[in-house]
Amino acid sequence: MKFFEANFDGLVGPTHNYAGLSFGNVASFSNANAVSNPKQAAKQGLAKAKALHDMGFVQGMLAPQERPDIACLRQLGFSGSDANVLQQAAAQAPQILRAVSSASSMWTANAATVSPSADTQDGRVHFTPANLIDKLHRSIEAPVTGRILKATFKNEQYFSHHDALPHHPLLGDEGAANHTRLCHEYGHAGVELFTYGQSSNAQAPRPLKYPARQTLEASQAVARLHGLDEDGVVFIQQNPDVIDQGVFHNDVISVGNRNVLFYHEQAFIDTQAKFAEIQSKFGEQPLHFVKVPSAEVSIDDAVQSYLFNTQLLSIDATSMALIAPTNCQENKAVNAYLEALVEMDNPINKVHFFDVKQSMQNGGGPACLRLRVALTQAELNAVNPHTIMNDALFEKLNAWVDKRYRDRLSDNDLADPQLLIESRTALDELTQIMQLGSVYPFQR
Ligand SMILES: N=C(N)NCCC[C@H](NC(=O)CCC(=O)O)C(=O)O
Repeated sequence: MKFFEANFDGLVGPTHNYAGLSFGNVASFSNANAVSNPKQAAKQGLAKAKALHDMGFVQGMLAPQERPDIACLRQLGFSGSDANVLQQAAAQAPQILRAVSSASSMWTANAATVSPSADTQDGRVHFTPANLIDKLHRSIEAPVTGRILKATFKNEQYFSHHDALPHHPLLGDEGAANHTRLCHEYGHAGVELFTYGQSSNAQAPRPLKYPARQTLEASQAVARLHGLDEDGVVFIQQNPDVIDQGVFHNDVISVGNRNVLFYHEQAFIDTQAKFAEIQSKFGEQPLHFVKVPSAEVSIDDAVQSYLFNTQLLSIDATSMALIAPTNCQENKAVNAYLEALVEMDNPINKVHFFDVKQSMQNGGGPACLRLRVALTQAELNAVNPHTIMNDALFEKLNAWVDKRYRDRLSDNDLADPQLLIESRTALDELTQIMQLGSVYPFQR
């Protein structure tokens, strides 16, 4: 049986903008009110996805959400025509209008947690959409994310879809951004590593300045829902000090693939004991813990460059490549570290750089833009084929972006009823291109 890891990238939506919505995410705050370029953002994302397809990886795309979310504004008491709803929201609650206009669903590492069939009790691939309750603009994603995932992985024999966890601070869940899977082969049972920022244990340390978005209780619930074996799961706490320095998700400070965990030495607490647990659950075969020391890359450099928000991809059985943002090349310490890394004695021996700056300015690097789904050949055959990247889909999506997206968006544009019409027109076409059915509220 053939198996591999597929990456499903989030297509950047037509309202991509910089609204400073994510307290604790340094880039989001520092670029608040900058003028965005949705067309360029979508094309940067598509170029990365196409390049990975061209390198021989299985690459899929996940559709964006309907924004501005008029249904949400109506739920909050704004009424009348859609244009009136937008106008009232802009006048009375501009911060809410910004939240319901965010294209944040592009960061599909936060769409869901995924457990491959080799790890689950019923032998199906399990998906739990993240509730993303820490931020208003993200907390409204889950229902449509669930529909898009069901339209993409549409086969009950192979795929099991759960609801997002209840919306309560004890159950804050940010999806795959805090989840890494280590394994010998993608198709063999692995160790799923769940990283959390806080728990209900009042004695445990927690960040003082910025929110810890993921809780232990949420991670445990997802592991239960997915039917994971205790021997295949490790829960590890993020170092609260690094959360307070801008590491709002664990994928800003570590990334794992197969038998490699690439991490910053300050990423976790209780590191030695937890790594021993990982090693014992992983088994005899070699596991590479590739530690980046603070002396070589500071937390600040890691957060600025997104060194760890890289995709670590297997080229063959023994070598891996890092897919990194160009920001890593521009950071002196990080660039020097990467030059040394590929010469070290570990499987990482190549780095490819991509310009995803439109997304980076909101704190989303290459790894944020993708949801990993390890699949067998039979499972891949059951995925909606119109979501899988190939030359034809790339051409279609690029042409669609060229035709439908603006190349400039600022705060004042969010209340423009024309933007809503343009977005809906674009998404209606997209559901036909990707054959998703009526996933959006305006289509139902
Ligand atoms: N690390 C991962 N996996 N994802 C990155 C998500 C970035 C996103 N930024 C934003 O939502 C900013 C939106 C704005 O400010 O306009 C967030 O903070 O949730």
